[in-house]
Amino acid sequence: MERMESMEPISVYYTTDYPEIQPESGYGSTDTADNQAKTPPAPVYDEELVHKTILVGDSGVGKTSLLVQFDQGKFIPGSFSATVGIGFTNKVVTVDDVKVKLQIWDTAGQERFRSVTHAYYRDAHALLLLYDITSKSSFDNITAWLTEVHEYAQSDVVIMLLGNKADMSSDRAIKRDEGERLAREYSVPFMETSAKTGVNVELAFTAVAKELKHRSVQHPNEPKFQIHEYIEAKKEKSGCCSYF
Ligand SMILES: Nc1nc2c(ncn2[C@@H]2O[C@H](COP(=O)(O)OP(=O)(O)OP(=O)(O)O)[C@@H](O)[C@H]2O)c(=O)[nH]1
Repeated sequence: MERMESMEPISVYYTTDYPEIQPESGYGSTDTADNQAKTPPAPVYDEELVHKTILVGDSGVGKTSLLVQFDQGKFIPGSFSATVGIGFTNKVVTVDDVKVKLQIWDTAGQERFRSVTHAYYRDAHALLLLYDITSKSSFDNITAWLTEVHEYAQSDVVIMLLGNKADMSSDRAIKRDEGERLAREYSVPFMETSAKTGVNVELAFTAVAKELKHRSVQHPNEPKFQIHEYIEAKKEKSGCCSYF
């Protein structure tokens, strides 16, 4: 993991401090003083680690909106011009009583910026790959995005597939089970999100933070964190309609 000082944000709306979010209840340790006395101490997590997380996907799928919803808890319809190049936002997510620093990079989906964004894949610890549930082409392009990711990113990068704009169920072009199937094919976790309503937005980042934290302190004898199961247990099923 690297420290963040070496990189400069290009876009001006990004924050540079680390506002802290408290995840939904249920993440905290349930250890009592008694339990702690009986079990060996867990490996210590280094809270100074910075985990680079990159948002990728076609132009217009909602990468900037998702990040703004996570960072500021709001959605401003049609307010963002297409991202130019790349920029980052820092967030601290508290999981299992430790503070996990995410440095979240928002990339431009447009083809002409592709060579810029490729350069950032190599240092990524996690990649959130987005499509828009109302856009078949953005879904069809996921395979191409995954090919690029496998070409340029580290082999152990954490990948998550997100079907965004889940609030727009009446314009849905991709059924949820198509997203699930694709995710299974590539063995990556999946959920539908809405940058507009906030559905599953915090969960997506919290699950990534939890996975990265667990990997950092993984004891060889300990069971691995099961990100798929965690997401299945926590995610909200969006929308209502039979087209799912
Ligand atoms: N209804 C709805 N609209 C969304 C959602 N997310 C984004 N949008 C809209 O979709 C459009 C594109 O969103 P952006 O966040 O700019 O998309 P982007 O992926 O960052 O685009 P690039 O910067 O070009 O790569 C904007 O008009 C957003 O308001 C969502 O979850 N629901």
